[in-house]
Amino acid sequence: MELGWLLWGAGVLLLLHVLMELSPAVNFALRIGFYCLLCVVGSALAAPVCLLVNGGRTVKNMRIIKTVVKTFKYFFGVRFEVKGLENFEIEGPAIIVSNHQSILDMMGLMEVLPDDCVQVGKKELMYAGTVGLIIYLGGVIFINRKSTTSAKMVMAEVAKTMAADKVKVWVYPEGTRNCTGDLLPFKKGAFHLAVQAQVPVIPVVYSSFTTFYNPKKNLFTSGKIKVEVLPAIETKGLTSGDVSDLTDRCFRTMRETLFRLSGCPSEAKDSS
Ligand SMILES: CCCCCCCCCCCCCCC(=O)SCCNC(=O)CCNC(=O)[C@H](O)C(C)(C)COP(=O)(O)OP(=O)(O)OC[C@H]1O[C@@H](n2cnc3c(N)ncnc32)[C@H](O)[C@@H]1OP(=O)(O)O
Ligand SMILES: CCCCCCCC/C=C\CCCCCCCC(=O)OC[C@@H](O)COP(=O)(O)O
Repeated sequence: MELGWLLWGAGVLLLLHVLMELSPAVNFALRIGFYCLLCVVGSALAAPVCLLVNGGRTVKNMRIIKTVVKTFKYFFGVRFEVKGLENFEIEGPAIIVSNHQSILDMMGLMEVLPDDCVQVGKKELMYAGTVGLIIYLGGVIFINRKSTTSAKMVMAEVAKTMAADKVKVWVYPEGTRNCTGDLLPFKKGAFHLAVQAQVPVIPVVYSSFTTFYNPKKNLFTSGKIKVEVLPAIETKGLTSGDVSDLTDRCFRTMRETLFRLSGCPSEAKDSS
């Protein structure tokens, strides 16, 4: 009986191996599926720990979530090379902005996430089962991207409370995932928030994933991600009239850094 089960198990594993070798699409789907499974199982394990240790929804839970997510990279052979972490050593609140390429970004986020830092996320994530629960418990600020008025109201409330709560807020200013090796134009919410709260903006740039991860080509292998935390940009004294300039300045700095970290030839920068 046991031998029968063993043979079945071995057969299934062999079949998966052959399918993965034969079909990049199957390989990609299995690896992404496994990543999602890790997120679901990791969240289910972390949620009770968060509730027992911290009692409910609080940014302190991010430490627990970070500990869990930081183990994921070993399953996929993803390595991080991080520079500039000292630029996070700012007393009190700040807005952190970074590029957003994929759901895999959660590994890069947790690799460098400073203490007392919450993220701004789309409200749909709240309904992603155990992942939604853990994101809620971690204190993520949910916005409705379908309603500019509602999103702006939430951000304005955050601007009022972030100084008192002494939290840093992590925003993906592209507003959606983009795995093209370039940046999408930045939305201005993060920069309005920084100016309204009169707190610095800290840009964080992750090198392009395209050499090892590309959903259009069913590519997902091991790879190295370079991360650079850039020096803070002060906003003291800036007003709403300066938001566009601040946004452009961050965009240009981050785009240059993205190309440099990704080893992108200079023609690519000039062509778009
Ligand atoms: C085991 C573990 C499992 C895993 C656990 C992981 C845990 C961590 C979870 C992390 C979650 C991460 C989730 C990531 C995301 O969901 S990214 C998507 C959501 N985020 C964003 O969209 C942020 C960026 N977007 C913005 O900042 C937008 O500006 C927004 C505020 C959302 C509004 O967008 P939109 O409706 O598209 O409007 P515009 O951007 O076009 O703006 C319209 C005009 O309004 C002005 N504006 C914008 N914001 C403000 C503001 N706060 N105050 C005043 N005015 C504002 C803006 O300038 C435009 O006017 P002008 O054109 O400039 O005149
Ligand atoms: C009962 C319902 C059950 C639902 C189960 C859903 C299970 C989901 C499982 C794994 C998902 C892992 C996701 C990790 C968190 C990723 C955060 C993220 O990267 O969100 C994308 C968002 O920034 C932008 O979204 P779009 O690019 O605009 O789209």
